[in-house]
Amino acid sequence: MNDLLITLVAYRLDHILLETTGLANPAPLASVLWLDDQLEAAVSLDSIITVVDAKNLHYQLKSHNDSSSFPEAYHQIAFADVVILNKVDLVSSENSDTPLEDLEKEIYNINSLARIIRSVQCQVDLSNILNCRAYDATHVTHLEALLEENKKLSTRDLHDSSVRTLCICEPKKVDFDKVRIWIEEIIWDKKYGMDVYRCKGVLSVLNSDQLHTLQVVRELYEIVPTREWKDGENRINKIVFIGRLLNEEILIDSLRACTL
Ligand SMILES: Nc1nc2c(ncn2[C@@H]2O[C@H](COP(=O)(O)OP(=O)(O)OP(=O)(O)O)[C@@H](O)[C@H]2O)c(=O)[nH]1
Repeated sequence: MNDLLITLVAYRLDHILLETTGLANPAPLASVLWLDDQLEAAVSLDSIITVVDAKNLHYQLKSHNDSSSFPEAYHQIAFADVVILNKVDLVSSENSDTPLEDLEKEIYNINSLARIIRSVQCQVDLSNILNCRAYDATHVTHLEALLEENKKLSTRDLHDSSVRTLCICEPKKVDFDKVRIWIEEIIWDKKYGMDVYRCKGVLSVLNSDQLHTLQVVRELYEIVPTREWKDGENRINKIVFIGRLLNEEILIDSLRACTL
């Protein structure tokens, strides 16, 4: 894969679209490409796009909920930065049990950081799916906007075993080293038994005037200072988690312990 990318880079391409097979879990690919990106490779991971079949999504998720196997569809939505909800012409409010709004809610419950674009025959404006800079820590405006949207988010009613999004806030400044240990205990040691797929957040760090961003992809993470906090800006820690077995109370309490 790396050899292929190096060859492609020689052609000075603007974008490379990698299509995984229908059943692929994007996590390993995302981790490898993001790690390369952090090591300043010639290619950088822009975003993960998942195409969802509007006609079948509900049944696909539901059938697996009823069985013991865990569907790749959850992983593919959980890791997506953009979800193209395709074949919307086959789903209309009149003749379907699952109108498009309900499908979008199902997607947002799994991953409320994803942007959903409705389409027919996957006809989408390329400017909406290229140059998203979803993994770029310096693209802080985008991240803050995403986090703003997630402030109101609550998926407490969802069953803990399903993949979901959860947002926690902490107004007190956190200690940088304690937060690093905290995140490592969650994603490396599985201290609280949670299965975190992705995580994005902004941090207000003790003894620093810089807004820090936190990003996690499976076992990889980075915390970087991005810009100065503005005068009058609400300096707060806001972290969005996507994963399974997420426990809101434990996350809030353990993050609070990083403020002491
Ligand atoms: N009505 C309708 N049909 C579509 C649309 N997009 C694709 N199709 C048709 O659906 C059929 C199957 O196409 P896809 O679902 O894209 O199949 P695929 O890409 O081979 O599926 P994967 O194996 O998941 O990659 C083809 O006949 C397409 O023309 C759409 O938006 N609306």
